[in-house]
Amino acid sequence: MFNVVFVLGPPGSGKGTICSKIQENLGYVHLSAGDLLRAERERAGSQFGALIESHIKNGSIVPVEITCSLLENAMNLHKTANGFLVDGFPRNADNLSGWSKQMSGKVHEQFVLFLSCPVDICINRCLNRGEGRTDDNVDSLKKRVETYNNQTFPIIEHFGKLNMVRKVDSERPVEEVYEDVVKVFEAANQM
Ligand SMILES: Nc1ncnc2c1ncn2[C@@H]1O[C@H](COP(=O)(O)OP(=O)(O)O)[C@@H](O)[C@H]1O
Ligand SMILES: Nc1ccn([C@@H]2O[C@H](COP(=O)(O)OP(=O)(O)O)[C@@H](O)[C@H]2O)c(=O)n1
Ligand SMILES: [Mg+2]
Repeated sequence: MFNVVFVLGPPGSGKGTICSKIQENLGYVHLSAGDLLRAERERAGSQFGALIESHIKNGSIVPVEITCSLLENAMNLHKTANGFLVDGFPRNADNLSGWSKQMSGKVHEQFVLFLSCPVDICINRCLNRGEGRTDDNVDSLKKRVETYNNQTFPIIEHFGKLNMVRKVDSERPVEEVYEDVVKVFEAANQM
């Protein structure tokens, strides 16, 4: 049974940044749904490249069958990991139901790390991210924020009702955010 921590928050809230620090220090393997989708988009012979790019540009969510299979394949490459940081997933109801269907019995969901940060700050971070992403522009960001508000935040609320959400204010400097995140992991792994 794989331990899984879902990492959610608006685009630019620092999910990738924090996950790479947890991976470095706590033995969890970082799996970014967005990174996996971008790699699949670039993979020679993929049937999904054009579909993925159109969702990414529009800030909409790729059908779960694609994303969940990429996540499961990646987990199976790291069978000895302490756990997995599933970054940027589940982002909507389709993601959540597809995951439950495909993964129940194979994973233990520990908690949801919710990185909370005001949207205007998040947008500025994305515009200055400097990774040359096709969706780090004002038009795509507007749509991504809408998707976050309308589809992803309700998923966080759903987990909130199950007492699974650990919220950390990620408006602060990375080191301060990370310090609180480590406390969350320590508390969870003592249980
Ligand atoms: N706490 C922070 N304070 C300032 N900048 C940050 C912070 N966390 C991340 N960033 C920067 O903001 C941008 C988006 O961060 P990233 O980790 O890619 O977020 P996400 O994966 O949630 O979109 C990156 O350029 C990153 O260096
Ligand atoms: N579960 C997911 C995660 C990302 N994606 C797509 O990939 C894009 C980029 O996701 P990301 O997680 O890399 O973006 P950030 O929140 O890290 O900025 C999203 O806007 C979606 O179009 C998806 O369709 N389904
Ligand atoms: Mg990211």
